[in-house]
Amino acid sequence: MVKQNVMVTEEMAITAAAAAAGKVANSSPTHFSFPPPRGTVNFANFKKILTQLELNGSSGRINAWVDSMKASSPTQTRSSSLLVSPVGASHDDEEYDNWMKQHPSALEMFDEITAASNGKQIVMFLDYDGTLSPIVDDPDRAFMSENMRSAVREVARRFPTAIVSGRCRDKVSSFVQLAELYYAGSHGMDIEGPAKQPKHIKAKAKAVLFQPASEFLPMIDAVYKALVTKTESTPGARVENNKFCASVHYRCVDEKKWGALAEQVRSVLEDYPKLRLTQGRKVLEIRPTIKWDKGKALEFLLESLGFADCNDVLPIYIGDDRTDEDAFKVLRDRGQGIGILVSKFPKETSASYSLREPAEVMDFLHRLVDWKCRPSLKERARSV
Ligand SMILES: O=P(O)(O)OC[C@H]1O[C@H](O[C@H]2O[C@H](CO)[C@@H](O)[C@H](O)[C@H]2O)[C@H](O)[C@@H](O)[C@@H]1O
Repeated sequence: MVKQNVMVTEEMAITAAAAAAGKVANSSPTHFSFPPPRGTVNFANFKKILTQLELNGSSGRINAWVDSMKASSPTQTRSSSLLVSPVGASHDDEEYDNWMKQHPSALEMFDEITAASNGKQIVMFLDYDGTLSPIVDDPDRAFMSENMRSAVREVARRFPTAIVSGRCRDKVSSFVQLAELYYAGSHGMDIEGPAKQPKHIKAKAKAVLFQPASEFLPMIDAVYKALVTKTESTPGARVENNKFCASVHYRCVDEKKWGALAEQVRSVLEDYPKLRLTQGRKVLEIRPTIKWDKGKALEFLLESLGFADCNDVLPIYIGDDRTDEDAFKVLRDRGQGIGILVSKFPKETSASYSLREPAEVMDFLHRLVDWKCRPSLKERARSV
């Protein structure tokens, strides 16, 4: 486990905001765990602490939101403090080294990972933004490179492969453009099997189209419209309709305006008690309160592929943000599979390994393909 004291936790952020607002520290505390259960910031709890903070004026409420938004954008909050000191190793280098010991590079540990797959079918799960495509300001221009596409195509030729994304399924599949993949859009709430079934998919795999939140469609549409109208006055704010969920982006919003934006989102969500809020990379995600997330999608897909309660499968999940933690946690709880977090910065995570950026994800995919194509020792002995 990563030492709690080296992380900016949401609880610390909110406590700090409460302190900043003059809230008495030893009044009965509202407990926020981090990461929040299932990668979620419980909106009801949030509202509770915000109401407490409101007693001390709006600055406390604004600080709480803004600190939470910063805490969920660690690249933004930590990048400057992680700059290498010109006079030698800094405290942050040490922190990073410690974190890397606990979450070693999946490239360096490649042999260990492939050894774990001995006799097992690897199933690949890939997040999209920040994993297959680099993070950019404009969500509509988060294209993956042709080289990355070809790496994913080669992987999918050899292993069942799914893309699991917060984006709506149509959008992410139009970015990836590979018909042989499973796609789980809207954080797993919209799952469809491959249009073109690859040969290696087990005969007992089921045809898939699964949408557990379909009754929420009109509500998401309504909240999306309300959010667009409400946030119009915040320069740089952008609302994305992801079909079964909505995203409010603040990457291009001046940090001084984050509080105002948070207040706008909060006021809209007050009318939607059946929706909850989670956070990603400079994005507030609004989604149904149903117990469904990327972890459940992973389990569902394994079952659809005919691997329910099987020991002969090794799921590998690669992802970069908080919503991917639900999937890492499922793998950890099953004691089966490999979670790989894409991050250049120490983050609290249930993943076992790390990769620094999409370029390293591509290297990892290439190595997996090379390893799979390499003749086994037995085959080599036979050919001599
Ligand atoms: O689950 P993912 O595939 O990682 O999707 C999560 C969100 O990704 C997108 O937003 C993120 O990437 C954008 C483009 O690089 C960036 O501008 C934004 O700041 C990031 O949060 C996507 O636009 C969202 O809808 C997804 O929910």
